[in-house]
Amino acid sequence: MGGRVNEDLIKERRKCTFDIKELTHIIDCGEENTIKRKQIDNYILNIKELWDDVPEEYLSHKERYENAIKKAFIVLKVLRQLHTGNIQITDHRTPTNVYSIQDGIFRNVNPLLIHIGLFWSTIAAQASTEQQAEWLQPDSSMIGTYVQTELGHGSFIRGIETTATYDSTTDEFILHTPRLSAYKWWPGGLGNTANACLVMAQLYINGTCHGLHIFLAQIRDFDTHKPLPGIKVGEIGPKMGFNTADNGFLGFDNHRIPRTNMLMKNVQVLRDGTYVKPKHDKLTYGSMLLTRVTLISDLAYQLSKAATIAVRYSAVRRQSPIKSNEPERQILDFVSQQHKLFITIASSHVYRVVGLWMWNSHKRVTADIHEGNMGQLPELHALACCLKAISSRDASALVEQCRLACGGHGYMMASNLPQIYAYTTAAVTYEGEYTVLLLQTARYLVKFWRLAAEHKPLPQNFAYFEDYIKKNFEQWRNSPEGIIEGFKAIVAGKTKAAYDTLQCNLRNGREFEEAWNMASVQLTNASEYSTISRNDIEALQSRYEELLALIRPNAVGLVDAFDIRDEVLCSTLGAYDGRVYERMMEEASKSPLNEDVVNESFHKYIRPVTMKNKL
Ligand SMILES: CC/C=C\C/C=C\C/C=C\C/C=C\CCC(=O)SCCNC(=O)CCNC(=O)[C@H](O)C(C)(C)COP(=O)(O)OP(=O)(O)OC[C@H]1O[C@@H](n2cnc3c(N)ncnc32)[C@H](O)[C@@H]1OP(=O)(O)O
Ligand SMILES: Cc1cc2nc3c(=O)[nH]c(=O)nc-3n(C[C@H](O)[C@H](O)[C@H](O)COP(=O)(O)OP(=O)(O)OC[C@H]3O[C@@H](n4cnc5c(N)ncnc54)[C@H](O)[C@@H]3O)c2cc1C
Repeated sequence: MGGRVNEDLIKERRKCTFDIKELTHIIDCGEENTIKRKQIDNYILNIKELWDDVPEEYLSHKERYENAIKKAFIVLKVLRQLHTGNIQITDHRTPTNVYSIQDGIFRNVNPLLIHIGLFWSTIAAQASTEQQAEWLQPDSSMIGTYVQTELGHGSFIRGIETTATYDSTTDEFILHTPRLSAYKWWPGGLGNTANACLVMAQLYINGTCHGLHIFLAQIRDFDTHKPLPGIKVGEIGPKMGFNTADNGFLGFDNHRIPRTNMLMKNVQVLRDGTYVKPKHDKLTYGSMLLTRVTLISDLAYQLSKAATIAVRYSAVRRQSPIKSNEPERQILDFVSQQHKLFITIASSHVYRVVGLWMWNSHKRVTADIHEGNMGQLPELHALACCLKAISSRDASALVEQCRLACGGHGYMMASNLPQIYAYTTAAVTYEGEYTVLLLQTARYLVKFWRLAAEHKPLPQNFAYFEDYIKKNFEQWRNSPEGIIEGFKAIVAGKTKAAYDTLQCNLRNGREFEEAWNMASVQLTNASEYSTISRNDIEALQSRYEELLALIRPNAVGLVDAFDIRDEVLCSTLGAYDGRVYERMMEEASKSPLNEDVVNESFHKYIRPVTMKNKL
């Protein structure tokens, strides 16, 4: 769409007091990454076949998938070309990868997301060198997915019922789905797209269960794509979002795979059925750990999209004067609106920085694990669980806040805010449900509280538990250091309260698991523990309002610095030029209901009723 940029946005950009490009480079971790990102953006966004004539909301469930799969394979080809050209596209240190652009291309989700994001990365992390040499071929026929969750079990994966039984006479595993609740259910791309998958199943050798292990299984013929004998596979139906991802179900009827299809980097089953244990029980859960880490950055990016849309719209939208004799004001001038939006911008930066830090920590800990040192794994797991849970919950709440901040127009699919919300809120559940993950972190904290309570030595990271017990916390100070101290007090107080409840339940004769369940609200909820006083809260509130006023002239600059192209934002409300009403009218004209001046339903159903008395 050509035409002038909205006057209010022009003024906002003039008001900005910082160098927008400099912030973009900081977000990208360096100017060279910005340049690279823009090159990839240009390259991919110029592929004409990736753009729709009809907005995808008007397509049927089947058409939507077919359209997405067409694009997915164009993108896959580009990915392979970029890899061949040695362009690093999978490093989550920066948004310099094609994943962010995919948001624009699919306006939803790539049906190959799990193939790219989980299938290959799990093989790379958990298959032996020989297996990798065989499976990780650039021209591989395998389109895979990650098949873990079952109809009956998602959170409690030890309860998974699919079995892999070793048959030493044929040197094979027999994959089997013993009952309905054991059907695999949910994996992305499983419904129609994948011809292979990584299956999480209980390993049985000579009648002994060795717990969960991962197996590579072909499920469809590479040539005809028909399900192999003994495989029942299909798609699970429409969802709140993710509708281009053909999430599927899968059942095995004594399906045989070679022994060498178990992922054997960390654990092995030998030809004679000997089981060689892993160095750490939970290395099999490594893909979940990695995905939780990468999700933090992805959610930060979703927040930056929502903030960009809502802030630009709020600069363009005028509604009601503040003083009665004045013209109508930009809704961005209302302090309550600033409160809704600026926190989204800030949260995006927070999770971007934390996501990057976690990504680097993951790299470091993985390198240690390769050297046989598992010491840092529990802390990384506890952090990843908590941060994935909190970032997804915050992101979905803030995206929804941005949508509401756009009033009625935010309810339009063409604003793209409903789609961003549907995408973001799914992350609260998948890859470890919110409460379940918080309880994993609580388990870790309680362990160290027990040490503190018993006056045993604590690692440096938990020294503040001891400070709390000795009442060494300083009075609240309104400064970054003071805020960190405040958070430490909250964590210590919360952990103590939960621990005390746990101990009390145990003293009352409860078994540990039951006592844990009874304390679980305290284990997950924030508590009142703080060194902050009522006066401090009032001071903080007025400081906060001062900061809102300080940010106000820079609001548009701050979201421009996210540097998200219109083709990726896909929003009538958030485009760079701010021509909101023109875009809305243009989008409305695409509605199939506007194709005929009089829809045929009028003659069939309306006219016979409305004209009845007049005939
Ligand atoms: C394309 C790129 C861009 C972006 C991102 C990429 C891709 C993803 C994008 C979208 C994703 C879309 C779909 C998502 C796919 C999925 O959802 S896959 C399925 C995910 N499922 C889950 O996450 C299940 C959640 N449940 C669990 O993880 C476990 O059941 C549990 C951890 C809750 C409990 O496990 P248990 O075996 O029962 O363990 P426990 O008895 O509670 O604890 C035992 C000890 O083990 C430690 N531990 C648990 N997990 C880990 C781990 N991952 N790593 C290290 N350690 C772990 C735990 O701390 C306990 O330790 P103790 O010392 O206290 O005993
Ligand atoms: C969009 C989407 C994509 C997905 N993609 C995949 C995929 O590619 N591959 C795959 O294998 N899976 C996938 N999943 C499945 C996903 O990982 C699971 O849905 C998720 O792990 C939650 O498990 P659940 O559905 O069993 O929830 P449940 O565990 O049944 O949760 C229901 C409620 O019970 C509570 N609860 C459960 N256990 C406890 C406990 N111990 N203590 C306290 N409360 C508890 C939860 O907090 C929640 O409130 C996907 C899911 C979605 C929504």
